[in-house]
Amino acid sequence: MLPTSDDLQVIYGPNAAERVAKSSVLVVGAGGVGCELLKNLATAGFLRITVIDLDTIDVSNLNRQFLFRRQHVGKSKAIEAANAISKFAPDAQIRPMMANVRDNTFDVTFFRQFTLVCNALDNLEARRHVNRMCLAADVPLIESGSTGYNGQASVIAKGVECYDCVQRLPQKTYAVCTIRSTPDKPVHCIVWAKYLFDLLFGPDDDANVLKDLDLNRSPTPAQPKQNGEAQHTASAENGHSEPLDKHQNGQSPVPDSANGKHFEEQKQTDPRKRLRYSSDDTAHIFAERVAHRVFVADIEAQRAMEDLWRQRSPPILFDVTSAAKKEPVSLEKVDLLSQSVWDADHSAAVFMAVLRDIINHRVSEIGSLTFDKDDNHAMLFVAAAANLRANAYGVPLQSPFATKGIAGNIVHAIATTNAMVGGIIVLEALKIATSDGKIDKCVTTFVSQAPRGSRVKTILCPEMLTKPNPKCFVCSNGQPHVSVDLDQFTLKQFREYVLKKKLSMKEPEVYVANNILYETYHDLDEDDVEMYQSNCNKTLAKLNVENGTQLTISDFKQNLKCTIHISHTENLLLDKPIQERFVLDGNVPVPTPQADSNDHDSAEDVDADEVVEVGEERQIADGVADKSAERLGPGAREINSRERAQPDGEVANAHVPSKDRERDAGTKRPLEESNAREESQKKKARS
Ligand SMILES: Nc1ncnc2c1ncn2[C@@H]1O[C@H](COP(=O)(O)OP(=O)(O)OP(=O)(O)O)[C@@H](O)[C@H]1O
Ligand SMILES: [Zn+2]
Repeated sequence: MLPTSDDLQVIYGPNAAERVAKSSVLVVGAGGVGCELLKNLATAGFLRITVIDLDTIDVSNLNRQFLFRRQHVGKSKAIEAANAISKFAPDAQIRPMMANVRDNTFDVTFFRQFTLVCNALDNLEARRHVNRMCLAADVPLIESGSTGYNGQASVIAKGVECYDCVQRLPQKTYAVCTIRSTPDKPVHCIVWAKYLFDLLFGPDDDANVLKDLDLNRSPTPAQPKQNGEAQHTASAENGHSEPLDKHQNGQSPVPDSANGKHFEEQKQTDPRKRLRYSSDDTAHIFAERVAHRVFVADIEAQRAMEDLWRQRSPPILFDVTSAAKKEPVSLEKVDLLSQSVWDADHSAAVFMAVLRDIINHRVSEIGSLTFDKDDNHAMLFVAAAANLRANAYGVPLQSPFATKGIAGNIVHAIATTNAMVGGIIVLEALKIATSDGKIDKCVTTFVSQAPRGSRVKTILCPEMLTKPNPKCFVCSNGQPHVSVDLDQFTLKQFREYVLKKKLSMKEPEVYVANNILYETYHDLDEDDVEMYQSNCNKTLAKLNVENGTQLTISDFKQNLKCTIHISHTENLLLDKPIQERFVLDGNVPVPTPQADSNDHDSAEDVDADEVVEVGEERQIADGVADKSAERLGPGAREINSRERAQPDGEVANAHVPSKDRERDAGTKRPLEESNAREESQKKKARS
């Protein structure tokens, strides 16, 4: 229960209620935690609240973002949250802003007007940005996050650990060969299915997977339509569309290699182009060709690699086309929230149906679709394809609900955790508001599930705030090191991939000695603009950046300045895409990739414990820390409180509409990185 004004007086001293009422609070994010927080702030007596959220309300938010009702779906979260609060706290002045907190309008001056800022965000970029803005504006920030049963709220201000002081969760990666050849967990199959979706319908013609799966050279040419066959062509563009299950005419358009028929090489290499432009192609031919290719031809090729199967059984062939005919499905009736596991036949039926449906109904989008867990076609495809893959490799099949959790990087949000985090934030906010912005009494509080079997049932675990990390390049004098091939990496790539993407800078300027390589000043003359543009396209070597050069980086938007040490490594990471061809070092708060982990063997483990990185995507989930707590047994909570709940990156997000939001890694809250975890354990062990 939140304090009354009398309570405030008793707890926080004379005039506490007035001080609280006068404080001006910025709340960033009106989602799960944000709704709780706004309600708590208003009922605790905060009367001046600004809330920023860029998003609109999705139907899937309604189960826990209790300020919103069905009629608000599609409307601004910030505005509706403000409306709802005003109804029960009419004295409160809530200023809603539907905007991205990273917009330039929210500059240091904007942040300075607040007594304190509360983050209720869901992504790393925005969190880092607000952290930097608050440090620059010298305004205390209460940072928060929740993921499943774990949550956290901590206070950031000058002189205490900042959000950037801590390395965030490493990205666990899966070896491509595991995904391609030897999947042994559901997540491997799901990652593969997501690739396949993007490969078939997405823009990335150059993706490795495209080459590897080799659909470009599909052995199954488009077959001319048979007489009497329905016009299931890709001409949905022209308004044709077919009922879902009219295609089962018993005639496989896929030539049967067992009968000795061989396939012509396609002249037109991209199957999607054929789909769009060839009047001969039909949706069901395409579906059957894909099914044949990935569940027969590729599996046959895999089986032939005998070395792979010395230790485990080879994958099995499965005739998806025939299986799909056993019990055809109507896609509208497929429940993606179902927790029953689809068997192989049902998966086959969904697989064929969804492929046809995409061709029939969304042909104009083909070439621009990418996997999105909120896109039903994409989810149906992935749920079915992943299960068929799992079926082939003897991996446990999944329910669509579980698959969505894994595919969409989801740790399902728990309303109670959000409520606890929202409550903790306001307790810290009260301390700050009643002590003139001082933070000496503030703590970091972790919310976590009591370890199973433990007698210790503490759910909330407060800790002292920690000193800044002297190696932090944001709040201390940390100097990151970057190794890169200077003859290959351009200034533009350096700015985009290292400074913006990895270090979350906004508009970094780059200087070497007294030379300006890139400047963003708003009224630059044309010559300068031209020169900087041309610098961008030059390699760093051409700009006289050498092994050992120290670059000075300034980001005026974030009031940030740091030195970056450069070293040259020839042909560094040539096997990676260009955006990953550098190594960032120097204890900067950036995740370092971590290899595949075999910690979790069972299917159930996966959706709770996996962290997957594939290409630019990351899937982060929780549970690793809980497991270590379990291993340590009773009393481990204190030891692990710090490690366990750093749910402060990006969280898996079951229901985020795919909007143009800067949540690249999107829907996840990273936990603390393992070396920080180890450090914390060592520290605790020493004491
Ligand atoms: N850069 C940003 N500027 C403003 N608001 C942001 C920004 N990034 C994220 N947000 C908002 O932060 C909120 C985070 O809330 P939450 O984690 O509950 O996400 P959600 O999308 O509402 O729900 P869920 O992820 O559980 O489906 C969201 O409402 C989101 O729109
Ligand atoms: Zn810091």
